[in-house]
Amino acid sequence: MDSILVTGGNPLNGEIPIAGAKNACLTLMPATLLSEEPLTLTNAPRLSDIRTMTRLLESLGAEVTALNEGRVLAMSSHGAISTWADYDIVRKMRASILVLGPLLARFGHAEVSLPGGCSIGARPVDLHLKAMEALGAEMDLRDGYVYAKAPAGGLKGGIVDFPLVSVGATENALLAAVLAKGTTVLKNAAREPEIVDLVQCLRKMGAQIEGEGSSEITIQGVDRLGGATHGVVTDRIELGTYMLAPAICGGEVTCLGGRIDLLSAFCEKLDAAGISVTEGPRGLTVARKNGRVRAVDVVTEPFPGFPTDLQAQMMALMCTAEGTSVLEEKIFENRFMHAPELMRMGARIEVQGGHATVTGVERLRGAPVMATDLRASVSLILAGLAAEGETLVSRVYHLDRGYENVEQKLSALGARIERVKDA
Ligand SMILES: CC(=O)N[C@H]1[C@@H](OP(=O)(O)OP(=O)(O)OC[C@H]2O[C@@H](n3ccc(=O)[nH]c3=O)[C@H](O)[C@@H]2O)O[C@H](CO)[C@@H](O)[C@@H]1O
Ligand SMILES: C=C(OP(=O)(O)O)C(=O)O
Repeated sequence: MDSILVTGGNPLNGEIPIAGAKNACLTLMPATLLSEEPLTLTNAPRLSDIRTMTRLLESLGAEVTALNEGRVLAMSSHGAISTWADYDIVRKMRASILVLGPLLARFGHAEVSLPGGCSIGARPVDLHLKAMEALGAEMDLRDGYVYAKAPAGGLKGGIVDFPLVSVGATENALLAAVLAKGTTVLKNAAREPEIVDLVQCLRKMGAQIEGEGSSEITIQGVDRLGGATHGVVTDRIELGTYMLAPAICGGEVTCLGGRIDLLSAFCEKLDAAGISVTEGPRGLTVARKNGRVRAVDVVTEPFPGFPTDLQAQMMALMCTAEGTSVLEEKIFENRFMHAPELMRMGARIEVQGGHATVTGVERLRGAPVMATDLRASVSLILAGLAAEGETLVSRVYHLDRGYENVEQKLSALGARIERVKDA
């Protein structure tokens, strides 16, 4: 397993390109299963999660061709498609469960292994299953697999009232309801930009959907969907991560393609911490000219609230802030695994249940640390960039799921960072 070696202390300056969103691309790719005609995605990120979804779609019989060094994914599901999504692939990634909705909608049944993913909480899939039931499907859970069967004549539109906001369950419900007979209403739906992106793509394929970006989405099922070409929305989590780099290290960085509307709650917190964020035609420019940042409290919430996927990185910033901040994690019950690692670098953090209290110190010190999940990995890299001396972040395979060329991108800003290959 590779490690990343960071030597801290350099301010960061320059421009950094932001890729297409992992979490949007992972929900757009299964949409190819809904149609015989080709679906082409542009602005795709080059990540191991995308390769895992590619393998999963190929195992089902879809064709996925990566063009332009992986930036373009040309997909087609016109041949014989299998409805069996095998444990060996599905276990690698949470988003694999998103093949359930399209397979069930188009073929009337699906057999999908229960997924894996970052171990940041229990992460059940009950809401996904309930959504399929609301569309008339019979669901059975056996031997680690979900066996789903649509009624004779296919899925039927229905009301899906989510008891809590789930990004994945909203996506799966959308991917199923587009081919159901009649009208489906999703209540308490997720409002994330990735949902809006999925709806925009499905609409290009011929789906009839209204209300994306609000908590009620209405879908009028259609008999068939066609092909489309769609550009993946900017990765707001990669964007927020790299916005934090100059915030932590000092300097001025423009994140190309960044927009405030993707991250308004996060930008408000940066402003309160004393970091300047300005939006221009090419992206967002972030600057911390001098002095320590101020401590701010953060509560993670579904969009448009502060994203849970930026909580670990924000904690890294708060470690050297002036004052004490409380970070409350309301989405996942086990998402503070970066805290003990940051403490190895001299951070003062106390975790109690869903709250982490961080008292800022003047300076972190480099240390060997271990990455436990995707966003935890990158928070340790950010902390290492600000720390005195060397930080060796081990087990970075999580990082490669969500960040492409992290060493090259940060080096171009003046960071001292390199990958250490496992012997
Ligand atoms: C691939 C992808 O897009 N991943 C993102 C997606 O994950 P994911 O779609 O898995 O996250 P959800 O929005 O579904 O999870 C929100 C909460 O609902 C719970 N829940 C979810 C489904 C369910 O059937 N039952 C249930 O109880 C979860 O355990 C969690 O506590 O949204 C999360 C929340 O913004 C992000 O952190 C992930 O990066
Ligand atoms: C938690 C994440 O990913 P996943 O849902 O795929 O585990 C993430 O992107 O931060």
